[in-house]
Amino acid sequence: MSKYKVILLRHGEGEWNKENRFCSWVDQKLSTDGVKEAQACGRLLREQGYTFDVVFTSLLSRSVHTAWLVLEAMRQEWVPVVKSWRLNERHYGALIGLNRAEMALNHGEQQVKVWRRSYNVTPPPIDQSHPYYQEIYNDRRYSNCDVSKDELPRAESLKQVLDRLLPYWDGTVGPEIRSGRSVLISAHGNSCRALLKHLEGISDSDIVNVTLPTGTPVLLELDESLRAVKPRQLLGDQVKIQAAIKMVEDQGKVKPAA
Ligand SMILES: O=C(OP(=O)(O)O)[C@H](O)COP(=O)(O)O
Repeated sequence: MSKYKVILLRHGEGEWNKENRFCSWVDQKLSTDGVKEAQACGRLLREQGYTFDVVFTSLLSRSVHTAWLVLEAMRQEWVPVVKSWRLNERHYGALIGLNRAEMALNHGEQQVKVWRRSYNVTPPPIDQSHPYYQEIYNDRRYSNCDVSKDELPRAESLKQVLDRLLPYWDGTVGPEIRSGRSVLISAHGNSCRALLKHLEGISDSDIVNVTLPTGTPVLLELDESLRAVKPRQLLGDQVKIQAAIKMVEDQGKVKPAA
């Protein structure tokens, strides 16, 4: 029986979503369209009568800004926003900054799909020679995490994302839900996929087929054990949502010549 409702949200489009680059732990801002998506998401949630008591975000600006814009559009700016690196996007390791279509050309579309969507495959790790290494690991936002900087990931499979996310879900987010507070989670494509895998009991092979569009709220109905009791609902215009999912999937294909 459905006892709790939770809204899960992949942030609005970021600048590197637009450029088709693996963004991951690089702190890119929302694009102009991403701002509009977040605002539209807030308006939709308001129209449908949602209210929130607490919002959880990652430490990355695109998920924080999305939360702010959603709350502003809902006229609920006062709602507390709690941030953790454990909701950050999957760490794409050495792939960070690379263009997916170029990678499909160089390594094949199937390999790019394995890197993007498989459960157990970890991309090659980032090292100090990587152009974004210093920017990520010298960032002050990672100075006060619940693990030391040395323990932060250098690359992650989806399974490793779930492994670092679960303690936060079990210890922080879950108790808020159980206490009756209504929760919005503003996070990322793959941190949301990892959470969906856990809550919906999706198999290691089926999670490959789950893709989330940007700026689209996902309604989850959970039982008292915080397990999904019905299929997730992506809220909004279903034709546009399917087109947006296809667009994300197609990012991993070789770009046809102009
Ligand atoms: O930063 C990313 O995700 P985000 O836009 O949800 O934060 C990743 O680059 C998403 O890439 P993917 O869709 O190839 O897994």
